[in-house]
Amino acid sequence: MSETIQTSVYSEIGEIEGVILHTPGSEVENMTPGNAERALYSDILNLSVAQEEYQQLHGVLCKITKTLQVKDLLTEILGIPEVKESLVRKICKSEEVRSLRKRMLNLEAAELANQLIEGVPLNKDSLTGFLSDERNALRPLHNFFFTRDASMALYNQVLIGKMANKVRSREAMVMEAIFKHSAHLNTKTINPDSAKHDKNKITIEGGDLLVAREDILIVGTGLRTSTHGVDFIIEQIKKNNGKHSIVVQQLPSKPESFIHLDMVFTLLDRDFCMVYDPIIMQPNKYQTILISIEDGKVKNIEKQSNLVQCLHGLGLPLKPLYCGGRKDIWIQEREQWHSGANFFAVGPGKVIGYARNVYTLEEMNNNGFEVIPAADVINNKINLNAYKKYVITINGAELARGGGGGRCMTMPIRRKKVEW
Ligand SMILES: NC(=O)NCCC[C@H](N)C(=O)O
Repeated sequence: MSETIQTSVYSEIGEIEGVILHTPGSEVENMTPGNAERALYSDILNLSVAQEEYQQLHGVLCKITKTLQVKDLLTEILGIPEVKESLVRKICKSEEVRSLRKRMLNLEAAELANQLIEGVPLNKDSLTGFLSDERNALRPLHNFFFTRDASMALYNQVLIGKMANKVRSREAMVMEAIFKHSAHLNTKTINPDSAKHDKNKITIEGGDLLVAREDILIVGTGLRTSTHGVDFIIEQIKKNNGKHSIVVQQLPSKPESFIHLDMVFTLLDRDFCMVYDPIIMQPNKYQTILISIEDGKVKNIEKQSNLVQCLHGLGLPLKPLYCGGRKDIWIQEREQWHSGANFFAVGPGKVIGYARNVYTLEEMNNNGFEVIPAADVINNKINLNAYKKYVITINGAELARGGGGGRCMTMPIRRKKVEW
């Protein structure tokens, strides 16, 4: 990690130049079947398998772009005494464990970074502690390997997430401190806590925010991003000159595989997107709404027939490819459940997704995407430059159980501008 990276994300698909990752550690195993749900998991994970799979994602990204690890960045900023002091104070206040402050401040930066992510052990030196079923005074951040959600690059700034569930709030605090203080990153941050109105009703998570083009944002609203969260984003966009469109897609609240927009819709290329048909294309009760903003004012808000048609109307015609293929709704449901619609673009027409979703991959292959196993990239068996369109596949037997895929596990901070 040497030079400073300036945030610049004006699309979902521009050639990637920097991404923040977090390799899963013990925090993904520190739960039981009985309490996995409060950790926002639908199953328990095996760490060694998850790590092997994750190494495929990491290995591929290291070949393609600059990667930064949350734990390294956090350890470095915790080496700055004022940052350590203020982050620990903020976390202890928010998680109502003020008595832990001293103990945490006494830890070295690397150990403190570990404990902030993997959990602070609960001392069993009081009767309450002894009798408690908990093992941690500060819970592990089970979901931090989904770096997409707790902060999001929005053009040349970073919007800090306002997490819908307390169990993920510390992730946003850590990311804010990193973006504010890391010597490797250069960006302004926007924190929804600065909102003038309805602060407590705002929730925003990165899985719901897609920067489609310089002038088009697509935002999902549902369990994780509230309508007040979208209103906060509108206020930010109003600060810019010119014409901007925010396309809002309502999402179902059940099952949990619909938590974010990127679980049912991702951008693959200048002219291709991945859709989960029942939510995105079929007539249903989940509305698509176009908000038109011009020179700082909301000019119009209107209902649209669906997301793909709305984008077409904005001069972004996209051919939809179907998660799970076109024929069988059961297969579509199965592959969507395992993050089959959740792709991370490393460039236009160049994406990463799970190998397990074979019907989705077949659909992509039928539309010109070469299917390339991650191992072939990592072992230099193939030259990626030889392909115009590809999907690199990583194993996701365990990772997918955490509830997300390639896009969820990546937080891009810099992309080249796209020539449309
Ligand atoms: N963008 C995403 O869809 N991220 C996946 C987050 C999964 C995680 N278990 C959660 O429920 O927050």
